[in-house]
Amino acid sequence: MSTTTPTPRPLLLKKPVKLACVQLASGADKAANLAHAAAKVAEAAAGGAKIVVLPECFNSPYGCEFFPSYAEPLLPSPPPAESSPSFHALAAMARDNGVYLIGGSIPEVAESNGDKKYYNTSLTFGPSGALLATHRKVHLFDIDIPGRIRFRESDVLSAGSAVTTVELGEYGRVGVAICYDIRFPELAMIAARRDGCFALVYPGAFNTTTGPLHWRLQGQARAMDNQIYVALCSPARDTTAGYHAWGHSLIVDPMAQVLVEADENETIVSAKLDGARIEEARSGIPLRDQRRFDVYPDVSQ
Ligand SMILES: NC(=O)CCC(=O)C(=O)O
Repeated sequence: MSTTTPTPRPLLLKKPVKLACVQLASGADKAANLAHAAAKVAEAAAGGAKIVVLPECFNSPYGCEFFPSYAEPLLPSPPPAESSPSFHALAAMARDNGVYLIGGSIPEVAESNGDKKYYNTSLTFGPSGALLATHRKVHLFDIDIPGRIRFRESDVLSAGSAVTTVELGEYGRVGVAICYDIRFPELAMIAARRDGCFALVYPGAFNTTTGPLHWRLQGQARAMDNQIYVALCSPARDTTAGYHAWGHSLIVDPMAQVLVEADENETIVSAKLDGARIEEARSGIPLRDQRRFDVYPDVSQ
């Protein structure tokens, strides 16, 4: 009987790293939000995080009525400092703290031939302050649960049209998408299987109706389907605002266990991610070798 030792697979996450989600309390004053975010990113970095995540719409209140007045042009890249303070503040946060910064999201305005389009856009920066990736929210948050919540981002926003994955230098690749995007497992599968991501990162702002039902479940589901880490980063809840964010920022491991979860208040949650845990999950439950693309199509191709 011949005994062949299987060749070890390269780890998707090349070395362990601490990731932190900053569950930020923000309000109506954009400059104050940016300054506060900078202080919290510095706090997360001082705690050892090398990848830091901010929430969806961290520089403004969340609501269709706010998108146009808070929107900043992001093109050309880099945009002028006067018109795009959030871009430059994020670049400085990454550079000053030597971290990879998945900068939540901000309202973006893009003008072409006098026509203005608005997007919900996430910017990722590297430790030198260079922009690494831009993700425009692909699935706009349009829901209507009678008597509970009606929201129509598409009244104001245009949708992005790309799957976004980004190489974080010495660590490996992550997928970045925004909030409602998490409900579409195809996006996550493409990031995980086509691009070999070690984590899926979702700046998000679920609400107090769908949050308790689906927020954690969605995070665990995407981790379980793809056997990688998932991080969800929400704003803190502000009960004086029109939209009450669920909070509960969390990090899930490749076996779909919640490693850490916030309550609704401002806080930072963090966890050490380890590529060996991904390999362990995948060799124990070897979905990667068991898919039946003769029965159904491979959406990641
Ligand atoms: N900001 C969002 O996309 C909210 C998504 C949400 O609450 C949901 O239930 O999905």
